[in-house]
Amino acid sequence: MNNKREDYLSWTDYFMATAFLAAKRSKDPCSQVGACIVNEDKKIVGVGYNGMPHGCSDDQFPWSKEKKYKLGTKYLFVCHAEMNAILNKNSADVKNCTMYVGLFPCNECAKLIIQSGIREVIYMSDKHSHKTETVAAKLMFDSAGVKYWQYIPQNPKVVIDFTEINWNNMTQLPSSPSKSSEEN
Ligand SMILES: O=c1[nH]c(=O)n([C@H]2C[C@H](O)[C@@H](COP(=O)(O)O)O2)cc1CO
Ligand SMILES: [Zn+2]
Repeated sequence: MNNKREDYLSWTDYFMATAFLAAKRSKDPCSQVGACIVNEDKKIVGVGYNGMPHGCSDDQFPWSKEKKYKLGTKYLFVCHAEMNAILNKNSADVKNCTMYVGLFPCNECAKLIIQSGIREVIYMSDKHSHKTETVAAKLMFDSAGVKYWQYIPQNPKVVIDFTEINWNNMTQLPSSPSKSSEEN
């Protein structure tokens, strides 16, 4: 047991998994989105998920998508994950930070991202790429010089098993050649 573990999470997996873990808190029955903001020292400075504003009950405000009666839908009320992550920041600001997010940001979140000084957006899904909001978001990111790229994980699953802490690691096999120093 002299060698370090080799199957540890990469930084990118770690930050994206943090965004996805936050999304598990969402009460939205259809779309659970999480966002994680990371500074230049690779420190997490903000995490958020989509939900109703403070003081607006999850049980009273609507989660419907039915657009015929606008006031009866979630769209007028729900705070997006990106907005919450920015507002939840535990640092003075989020200038030059990177945002990891489950879904490509909408135009409203793109404005918040740009104005808050975030320089890079790493997203998992671009399933709304055809929507006007997404096209507008990309136009603004391109103009403002915010970089964005889709993350394609090597392993699609990160499993958290609470019982793992009680396992006996002494039976682990010797590890394979080490990773690049960048991954330390
Ligand atoms: O960037 C986003 N971030 C975010 O948190 N959301 C949330 C708001 C809503 O709760 C939900 C979108 O609802 P739906 O996909 O079911 O129409 O996802 C939606 C977007 C839109 O891309
Ligand atoms: Zn948004």
